[in-house]
Amino acid sequence: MLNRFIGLSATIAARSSRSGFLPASLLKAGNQNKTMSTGKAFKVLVTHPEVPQEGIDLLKENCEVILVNSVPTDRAELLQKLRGVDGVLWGGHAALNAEALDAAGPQLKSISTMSAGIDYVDVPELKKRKIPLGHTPTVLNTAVADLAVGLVIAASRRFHEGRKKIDNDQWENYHLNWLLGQDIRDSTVGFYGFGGIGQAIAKRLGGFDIDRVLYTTRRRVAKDIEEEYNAKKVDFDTLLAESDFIVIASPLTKDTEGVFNATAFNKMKETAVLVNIARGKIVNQNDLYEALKCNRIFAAGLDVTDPEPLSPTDKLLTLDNAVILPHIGSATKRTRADMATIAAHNVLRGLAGEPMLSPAY
Ligand SMILES: O=C(O)C(=O)CO
Repeated sequence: MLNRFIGLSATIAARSSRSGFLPASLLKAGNQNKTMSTGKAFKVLVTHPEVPQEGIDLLKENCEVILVNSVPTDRAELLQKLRGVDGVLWGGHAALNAEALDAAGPQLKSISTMSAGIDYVDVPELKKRKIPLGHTPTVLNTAVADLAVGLVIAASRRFHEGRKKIDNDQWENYHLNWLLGQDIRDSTVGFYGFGGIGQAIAKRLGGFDIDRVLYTTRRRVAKDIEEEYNAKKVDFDTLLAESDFIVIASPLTKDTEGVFNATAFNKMKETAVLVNIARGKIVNQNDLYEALKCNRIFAAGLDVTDPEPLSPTDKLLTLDNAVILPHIGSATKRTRADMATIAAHNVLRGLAGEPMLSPAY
Protein backbone atom coordinates (compact mmCIF):
# COMPACT_ATOMS: atom_id res chain seq x y z
CA MET A 1 0.00 0.00 0.00
CA LEU A 2 2.79 2.37 1.01
CA ASN A 3 4.59 1.54 -2.23
CA ARG A 4 1.51 2.43 -4.17
CA PHE A 5 1.17 5.71 -2.37
CA ILE A 6 4.80 6.57 -3.05
CA GLY A 7 4.32 5.56 -6.66
CA LEU A 8 1.34 7.80 -6.99
CA SER A 9 2.94 10.81 -5.36
CA ALA A 10 6.11 10.29 -7.39
CA THR A 11 4.15 10.17 -10.61
CA ILE A 12 2.09 13.17 -9.64
CA ALA A 13 5.22 15.08 -8.74
CA ALA A 14 6.76 14.17 -12.06
CA ARG A 15 3.74 15.51 -13.90
CA SER A 16 2.78 18.46 -11.78
CA SER A 17 3.61 22.12 -12.00
CA ARG A 18 7.14 22.21 -10.72
CA SER A 19 7.44 24.78 -8.01
CA GLY A 20 4.24 23.53 -6.40
CA PHE A 21 6.31 20.62 -5.13
CA LEU A 22 9.31 22.57 -3.96
CA PRO A 23 9.64 22.49 -0.20
CA ALA A 24 8.54 25.78 1.35
CA SER A 25 11.63 25.91 3.54
CA LEU A 26 13.83 25.67 0.48
CA LEU A 27 12.05 28.56 -1.16
CA LYS A 28 12.59 30.53 2.02
CA ALA A 29 16.23 29.50 2.23
CA GLY A 30 16.57 30.55 -1.39
CA ASN A 31 15.80 34.12 -0.37
CA GLN A 32 18.09 34.20 2.65
CA ASN A 33 21.22 32.22 2.05
CA LYS A 34 22.50 33.08 -1.38
CA THR A 35 25.82 32.04 -2.90
CA MET A 36 28.09 34.88 -3.91
CA SER A 37 28.33 34.06 -7.62
CA THR A 38 24.72 33.40 -8.63
CA GLY A 39 22.48 34.60 -5.85
CA LYS A 40 21.13 31.05 -5.52
CA ALA A 41 20.90 29.32 -2.16
CA PHE A 42 22.66 26.06 -2.97
CA LYS A 43 25.20 24.62 -5.34
CA VAL A 44 24.14 21.32 -6.91
CA LEU A 45 26.24 19.07 -9.12
CA VAL A 46 24.55 17.00 -11.82
CA THR A 47 26.96 14.19 -12.61
CA HIS A 48 25.88 13.46 -16.17
CA PRO A 49 25.37 15.89 -19.09
CA GLU A 50 22.40 13.93 -20.46
CA VAL A 51 20.17 14.23 -17.40
CA PRO A 52 16.84 15.41 -18.89
CA GLN A 53 16.18 19.12 -18.84
CA GLU A 54 13.06 18.67 -16.69
CA GLY A 55 15.26 17.82 -13.70
CA ILE A 56 17.88 20.47 -14.42
CA ASP A 57 15.27 23.23 -14.79
CA LEU A 58 13.73 22.28 -11.49
CA LEU A 59 17.09 22.51 -9.74
CA LYS A 60 17.94 25.77 -11.46
CA GLU A 61 14.92 27.52 -9.95
CA ASN A 62 16.66 27.56 -6.59
CA CYS A 63 20.19 26.33 -7.05
CA GLU A 64 23.33 27.03 -8.94
CA VAL A 65 23.71 23.95 -11.14
CA ILE A 66 27.05 22.57 -12.27
CA LEU A 67 27.31 19.75 -14.84
CA VAL A 68 29.84 16.99 -15.32
CA ASN A 69 30.48 17.00 -19.07
CA SER A 70 32.23 13.68 -19.65
CA VAL A 71 30.53 10.48 -20.90
CA PRO A 72 31.46 7.93 -19.69
CA THR A 73 32.15 9.80 -16.49
CA ASP A 74 35.73 10.94 -16.09
CA ARG A 75 36.48 10.33 -12.40
CA ALA A 76 38.94 13.23 -12.17
CA GLU A 77 36.36 15.68 -13.54
CA LEU A 78 33.69 14.28 -11.23
CA LEU A 79 35.86 14.57 -8.13
CA GLN A 80 37.01 18.06 -9.03
CA LYS A 81 33.45 19.33 -9.64
CA LEU A 82 32.13 17.74 -6.46
CA ARG A 83 34.24 20.07 -4.37
CA GLY A 84 32.09 22.37 -2.24
CA VAL A 85 28.65 21.37 -3.54
CA ASP A 86 25.58 21.16 -1.26
CA GLY A 87 23.66 18.60 -3.28
CA VAL A 88 24.24 16.07 -6.04
CA LEU A 89 21.94 14.59 -8.65
CA TRP A 90 23.90 11.39 -9.31
CA GLY A 91 22.99 10.76 -12.92
CA GLY A 92 25.00 7.65 -13.78
CA HIS A 93 26.25 4.45 -12.22
CA ALA A 94 29.71 5.72 -11.22
CA ALA A 95 30.83 4.60 -7.75
CA LEU A 96 29.31 6.83 -5.07
CA ASN A 97 31.71 6.16 -2.21
CA ALA A 98 33.92 7.69 0.47
CA GLU A 99 36.28 9.06 -2.18
CA ALA A 100 33.44 11.03 -3.80
CA LEU A 101 32.06 12.21 -0.45
CA ASP A 102 35.51 13.31 0.71
CA ALA A 103 35.98 15.20 -2.55
CA ALA A 104 32.69 17.04 -1.94
CA GLY A 105 33.36 18.02 1.65
CA PRO A 106 31.37 18.18 4.88
CA GLN A 107 28.78 20.73 3.65
CA LEU A 108 27.22 18.09 1.34
CA LYS A 109 23.69 17.49 2.59
CA SER A 110 21.59 15.85 -0.12
CA ILE A 111 22.11 13.25 -2.87
CA SER A 112 19.74 11.47 -5.19
CA THR A 113 20.55 8.85 -7.77
CA MET A 114 18.60 8.63 -11.00
CA SER A 115 18.07 4.89 -10.76
CA ALA A 116 16.08 2.37 -8.81
CA GLY A 117 19.06 0.13 -8.02
CA ILE A 118 21.71 1.62 -5.75
CA ASP A 119 24.25 -1.19 -5.80
CA TYR A 120 26.97 1.29 -6.87
CA VAL A 121 26.41 3.38 -3.72
CA ASP A 122 28.33 2.79 -0.49
CA VAL A 123 25.19 3.13 1.64
CA PRO A 124 26.88 2.54 5.04
CA GLU A 125 29.34 5.35 4.24
CA LEU A 126 26.51 7.79 3.45
CA LYS A 127 24.60 6.74 6.55
CA LYS A 128 27.70 7.17 8.68
CA ARG A 129 27.94 10.75 7.43
CA LYS A 130 24.17 11.25 7.89
CA ILE A 131 23.68 12.26 4.25
CA PRO A 132 20.16 11.52 3.01
CA LEU A 133 19.97 9.54 -0.23
CA GLY A 134 17.09 9.48 -2.67
CA HIS A 135 16.58 7.21 -5.66
CA THR A 136 13.93 6.79 -8.35
CA PRO A 137 12.06 3.52 -8.06
CA THR A 138 8.41 3.29 -9.08
CA VAL A 139 8.51 5.76 -12.00
CA LEU A 140 10.44 3.19 -14.00
CA ASN A 141 8.29 0.19 -13.08
CA THR A 142 6.15 0.26 -16.20
CA ALA A 143 9.03 0.73 -18.64
CA VAL A 144 11.05 -2.10 -17.07
CA ALA A 145 7.97 -4.33 -16.82
CA ASP A 146 7.14 -3.79 -20.50
CA LEU A 147 10.66 -4.81 -21.42
CA ALA A 148 10.52 -7.86 -19.16
CA VAL A 149 7.38 -9.06 -20.91
CA GLY A 150 9.20 -8.53 -24.21
CA LEU A 151 12.01 -10.75 -22.98
CA VAL A 152 9.59 -13.42 -21.73
CA ILE A 153 8.07 -13.60 -25.20
CA ALA A 154 11.31 -13.23 -27.16
CA ALA A 155 13.11 -15.95 -25.19
CA SER A 156 10.22 -18.42 -25.01
CA ARG A 157 9.37 -17.99 -28.72
CA ARG A 158 12.97 -18.08 -29.94
CA PHE A 159 13.14 -14.63 -31.58
CA HIS A 160 16.94 -14.50 -31.62
CA GLU A 161 17.36 -17.99 -33.07
CA GLY A 162 14.66 -17.31 -35.66
CA ARG A 163 16.33 -14.12 -36.81
CA LYS A 164 19.65 -15.94 -37.13
CA LYS A 165 17.97 -18.58 -39.31
CA ILE A 166 16.88 -15.85 -41.74
CA ASP A 167 20.32 -14.25 -41.74
CA ASN A 168 21.91 -17.64 -42.48
CA ASP A 169 19.40 -18.60 -45.21
CA GLN A 170 18.09 -21.48 -43.09
CA TRP A 171 14.38 -20.69 -43.20
CA GLU A 172 12.64 -24.07 -43.12
CA ASN A 173 9.05 -23.57 -42.05
CA TYR A 174 7.97 -26.53 -44.16
CA HIS A 175 8.74 -28.54 -40.97
CA LEU A 176 5.79 -28.43 -38.61
CA ASN A 177 8.01 -28.74 -35.56
CA TRP A 178 10.36 -25.97 -36.58
CA LEU A 179 11.27 -23.37 -33.92
CA LEU A 180 8.58 -24.44 -31.49
CA GLY A 181 8.57 -22.45 -28.30
CA GLN A 182 7.02 -22.49 -24.84
CA ASP A 183 3.49 -21.28 -24.13
CA ILE A 184 2.88 -18.51 -21.64
CA ARG A 185 -0.80 -19.41 -21.16
CA ASP A 186 -1.46 -21.71 -18.22
CA SER A 187 2.14 -21.30 -17.04
CA THR A 188 3.51 -20.77 -13.54
CA VAL A 189 5.55 -17.59 -13.36
CA GLY A 190 8.06 -17.35 -10.53
CA PHE A 191 9.43 -14.04 -9.32
CA TYR A 192 12.73 -13.79 -7.52
CA GLY A 193 11.95 -10.45 -5.86
CA PHE A 194 8.36 -9.20 -5.96
CA GLY A 195 8.43 -5.45 -5.36
CA GLY A 196 6.96 -2.76 -7.60
CA ILE A 197 8.68 -3.96 -10.78
CA GLY A 198 7.85 -7.63 -10.18
CA GLN A 199 4.22 -6.73 -9.53
CA ALA A 200 4.05 -4.58 -12.67
CA ILE A 201 5.34 -7.56 -14.67
CA ALA A 202 2.79 -9.89 -13.01
CA LYS A 203 0.03 -7.42 -13.86
CA ARG A 204 0.99 -7.47 -17.53
CA LEU A 205 1.41 -11.25 -17.67
CA GLY A 206 -2.09 -11.59 -16.21
CA GLY A 207 -3.27 -10.62 -19.69
CA PHE A 208 -1.55 -13.73 -21.08
CA ASP A 209 -3.78 -16.15 -19.13
CA ILE A 210 -1.05 -17.47 -16.85
CA ASP A 211 -2.08 -20.01 -14.23
CA ARG A 212 -0.40 -18.68 -11.11
CA VAL A 213 2.40 -16.59 -9.66
CA LEU A 214 4.99 -17.80 -7.16
CA TYR A 215 7.45 -15.47 -5.51
CA THR A 216 10.50 -15.63 -3.31
CA THR A 217 11.25 -12.59 -1.18
CA ARG A 218 12.57 -11.99 2.30
CA ARG A 219 9.26 -10.59 3.50
CA ARG A 220 5.78 -11.60 2.45
CA VAL A 221 3.97 -8.99 0.36
CA ALA A 222 0.61 -7.62 1.52
CA LYS A 223 -2.34 -9.98 1.35
CA ASP A 224 -4.29 -7.80 -1.10
CA ILE A 225 -1.34 -7.88 -3.50
CA GLU A 226 -1.12 -11.67 -3.24
CA GLU A 227 -4.82 -11.87 -4.01
CA GLU A 228 -4.61 -9.44 -6.90
CA TYR A 229 -1.93 -11.50 -8.67
CA ASN A 230 -2.91 -14.96 -7.42
CA ALA A 231 0.58 -15.02 -5.92
CA LYS A 232 2.03 -17.35 -3.32
CA LYS A 233 5.28 -16.93 -1.38
CA VAL A 234 7.48 -20.01 -1.67
CA ASP A 235 11.05 -20.96 -0.79
CA PHE A 236 13.75 -20.68 -3.42
CA ASP A 237 13.85 -24.42 -4.21
CA THR A 238 10.10 -24.52 -4.84
CA LEU A 239 10.36 -21.45 -7.05
CA LEU A 240 13.05 -23.17 -9.10
CA ALA A 241 11.26 -26.52 -9.34
CA GLU A 242 7.74 -25.33 -10.14
CA SER A 243 8.16 -22.26 -12.35
CA ASP A 244 7.87 -22.31 -16.13
CA PHE A 245 9.23 -18.78 -16.23
CA ILE A 246 11.47 -17.25 -13.61
CA VAL A 247 11.83 -13.48 -13.57
CA ILE A 248 14.63 -11.96 -11.52
CA ALA A 249 13.39 -8.63 -10.13
CA SER A 250 15.33 -8.19 -6.91
CA PRO A 251 18.08 -5.78 -5.86
CA LEU A 252 21.69 -6.93 -6.01
CA THR A 253 22.96 -7.45 -2.47
CA LYS A 254 25.55 -9.72 -0.92
CA ASP A 255 22.70 -12.18 -0.30
CA THR A 256 21.44 -12.23 -3.89
CA GLU A 257 24.81 -12.16 -5.68
CA GLY A 258 25.37 -15.35 -7.69
CA VAL A 259 22.31 -17.22 -6.37
CA PHE A 260 21.34 -18.32 -9.87
CA ASN A 261 24.21 -20.78 -10.30
CA ALA A 262 24.65 -24.35 -11.57
CA THR A 263 22.94 -25.76 -8.47
CA ALA A 264 19.91 -23.55 -9.10
CA PHE A 265 19.77 -24.30 -12.83
CA ASN A 266 19.84 -28.03 -12.07
CA LYS A 267 16.68 -27.62 -10.01
CA MET A 268 14.78 -25.83 -12.79
CA LYS A 269 12.54 -27.43 -15.41
CA GLU A 270 14.21 -28.23 -18.72
CA THR A 271 11.49 -26.18 -20.37
CA ALA A 272 12.04 -23.18 -18.07
CA VAL A 273 12.82 -19.69 -19.29
CA LEU A 274 14.88 -17.32 -17.15
CA VAL A 275 14.47 -13.55 -17.46
CA ASN A 276 16.72 -11.06 -15.68
CA ILE A 277 15.88 -7.35 -15.63
CA ALA A 278 17.56 -6.66 -12.27
CA ARG A 279 21.35 -6.95 -12.09
CA GLY A 280 23.73 -9.21 -13.97
CA LYS A 281 25.65 -10.32 -10.90
CA ILE A 282 22.61 -12.08 -9.42
CA VAL A 283 23.31 -14.74 -12.04
CA ASN A 284 26.52 -16.73 -12.29
CA GLN A 285 26.95 -16.04 -15.98
CA ASN A 286 29.39 -18.85 -16.63
CA ASP A 287 26.97 -21.38 -15.11
CA LEU A 288 24.12 -19.86 -17.12
CA TYR A 289 26.13 -20.26 -20.30
CA GLU A 290 26.66 -23.97 -19.54
CA ALA A 291 22.98 -24.48 -18.64
CA LEU A 292 21.82 -22.89 -21.90
CA LYS A 293 24.48 -24.55 -24.03
CA CYS A 294 23.50 -28.06 -22.94
CA ASN A 295 19.77 -27.19 -22.89
CA ARG A 296 19.55 -27.77 -19.15
CA ILE A 297 17.05 -24.90 -19.29
CA PHE A 298 15.16 -23.77 -22.38
CA ALA A 299 16.18 -20.15 -22.81
CA ALA A 300 17.12 -16.89 -21.15
CA GLY A 301 16.22 -13.26 -21.75
CA LEU A 302 18.64 -10.81 -20.18
CA ASP A 303 18.53 -7.03 -20.00
CA VAL A 304 21.46 -7.06 -17.59
CA THR A 305 24.81 -8.82 -17.73
CA ASP A 306 28.06 -9.08 -15.86
CA PRO A 307 30.00 -7.08 -16.80
CA GLU A 308 28.31 -4.16 -18.49
CA PRO A 309 29.08 -3.38 -21.22
CA LEU A 310 29.31 -7.03 -22.27
CA SER A 311 32.22 -7.74 -24.60
CA PRO A 312 31.11 -8.37 -28.20
CA THR A 313 33.20 -11.55 -28.02
CA ASP A 314 31.45 -12.88 -24.89
CA LYS A 315 30.51 -16.54 -25.31
CA LEU A 316 26.95 -15.82 -24.13
CA LEU A 317 26.36 -14.02 -27.41
CA THR A 318 27.10 -17.19 -29.38
CA LEU A 319 24.04 -18.96 -27.96
CA ASP A 320 20.84 -19.35 -29.97
CA ASN A 321 18.70 -19.53 -26.84
CA ALA A 322 19.83 -16.32 -25.14
CA VAL A 323 18.16 -13.01 -25.95
CA ILE A 324 20.45 -10.27 -24.68
CA LEU A 325 19.80 -6.55 -24.43
CA PRO A 326 22.18 -3.75 -23.36
CA HIS A 327 20.43 -2.73 -20.10
CA ILE A 328 17.67 -0.61 -21.59
CA GLY A 329 14.90 -1.42 -19.09
CA SER A 330 14.18 2.18 -18.14
CA ALA A 331 15.26 3.68 -21.45
CA THR A 332 12.17 5.53 -22.62
CA LYS A 333 12.01 9.28 -23.05
CA ARG A 334 9.13 9.76 -20.64
CA THR A 335 10.61 7.49 -17.98
CA ARG A 336 13.98 9.22 -18.09
CA ALA A 337 12.29 12.62 -17.74
CA ASP A 338 10.26 11.35 -14.78
CA MET A 339 13.39 9.90 -13.17
CA ALA A 340 15.20 13.24 -13.51
CA THR A 341 12.23 15.11 -12.04
CA ILE A 342 11.93 12.80 -9.03
CA ALA A 343 15.69 12.89 -8.47
CA ALA A 344 15.64 16.71 -8.55
CA HIS A 345 12.77 16.79 -6.04
CA ASN A 346 14.71 14.44 -3.81
CA VAL A 347 17.80 16.66 -3.89
CA LEU A 348 15.78 19.82 -3.20
CA ARG A 349 13.92 18.23 -0.30
CA GLY A 350 17.17 16.95 1.17
CA LEU A 351 18.64 20.45 0.94
CA ALA A 352 15.61 21.83 2.73
CA GLY A 353 15.98 19.21 5.48
CA GLU A 354 12.65 17.68 4.49
CA PRO A 355 11.85 14.01 3.77
CA MET A 356 12.69 13.05 0.21
CA LEU A 357 9.99 12.02 -2.23
CA SER A 358 11.55 8.59 -2.58
CA PRO A 359 14.22 8.05 0.07
CA ALA A 360 16.58 5.10 -0.34
CA TYR A 361 16.67 4.56 3.43
O1 LIG B 1 17.28 2.21 -12.43
C1 LIG B 1 17.83 1.11 -12.40
O2 LIG B 1 18.38 0.69 -11.37
C2 LIG B 1 17.85 0.28 -13.60
O3 LIG B 1 18.64 -0.63 -13.68
C3 LIG B 1 16.87 0.54 -14.69
O4 LIG B 1 16.87 -0.46 -15.68
